[in-house]
Amino acid sequence: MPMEKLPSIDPAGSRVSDMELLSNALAYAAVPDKYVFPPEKRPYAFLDDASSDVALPVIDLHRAALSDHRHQVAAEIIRAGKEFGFFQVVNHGVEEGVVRGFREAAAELFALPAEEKLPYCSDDQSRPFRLASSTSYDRSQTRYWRDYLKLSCHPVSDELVRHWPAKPATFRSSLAEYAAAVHDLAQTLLSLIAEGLGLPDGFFAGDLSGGDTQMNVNYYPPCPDPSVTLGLLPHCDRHLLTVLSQGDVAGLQAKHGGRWLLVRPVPGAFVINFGHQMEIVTNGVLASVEHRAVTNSAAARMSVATLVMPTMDCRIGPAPEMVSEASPTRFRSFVFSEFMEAYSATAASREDVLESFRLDRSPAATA
Ligand SMILES: O=C(O)CCC(=O)C(=O)O
Ligand SMILES: [Fe+2]
Repeated sequence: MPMEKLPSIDPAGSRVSDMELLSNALAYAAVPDKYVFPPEKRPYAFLDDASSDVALPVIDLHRAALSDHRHQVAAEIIRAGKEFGFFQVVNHGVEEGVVRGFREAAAELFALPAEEKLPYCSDDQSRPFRLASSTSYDRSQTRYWRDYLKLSCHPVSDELVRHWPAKPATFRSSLAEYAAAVHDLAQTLLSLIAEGLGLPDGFFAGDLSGGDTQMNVNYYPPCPDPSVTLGLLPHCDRHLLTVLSQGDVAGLQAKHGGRWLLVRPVPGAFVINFGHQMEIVTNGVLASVEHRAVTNSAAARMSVATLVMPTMDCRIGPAPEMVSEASPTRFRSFVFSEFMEAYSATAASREDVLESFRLDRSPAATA
């Protein structure tokens, strides 16, 4: 996939606005103090650990369309899910042009002059489309080296589209097209996951995945000192499933065996990981794994995370099929909106948020 044009730092776009967006700024010669993490929080090991023999599985979904191979692909997904909580998919059916179209439109949006972005700048989390910087989850003083769009993208309605920017001109249409294609891919993956776990067909298809699909479009400009900054805090996703396009620039790291494993970009692939709801519904079999984004000094990076959500009133708890004498129920049941509140209150920390939903509090269960 050709490299999209990410915003260059434009002095004309550096007008002061209420919100400090990194994408508005002049080039930084040094990292401003408020982005410098204390030593214990720095990404001490930004490893593109070429020598590491651990690599995330890359699963070819094309074979899933052939009935003889479907079960094998489902089994590969479950194996990767159990071992890493993360995997990549290729031949996934989302056309390259659809991905490129939306990525280019989003990159153009970040590159707009500050005053054109200003109407969208907001920290009000109830807005269906907004632009912000750093994160709302970490209340510490240090800022993350990241601007982001946070938006609802599916199901698409005229009312929803009215909240999306009319500029760049391709933004609305390319987003609608991308969101629909990624929604279909997510449903395919959920159906393979149900099959691989021996759950009824269509298990995830109703309220569990029927909420408003949300999207984070994360923009990380080049950073003069990646060793003291972070693009995004270590976190687990709060919903069911994430489908991420990370483009060609590395930066996503997933926790594996107590270390941070770099998720190396594979051309055209989507990175898939599980949110907390998948962990709870599967009674801990498919865990939500902690991940973060690191920065780099050479190139801007943009990632597009599509977050498949339950409906707010969906009742969630371990599926009866996932519970047995050997695997007793590990989580209590709750309504999804309750989880959303707990997640915001605990600043996305994996253990803190799960704590109030766990029945089994033995340390082994938190491994
Ligand atoms: O930038 C990335 O690769 C990670 C994004 C992410 O984890 C998120 O948006 O939840
Ligand atoms: Fe995430």
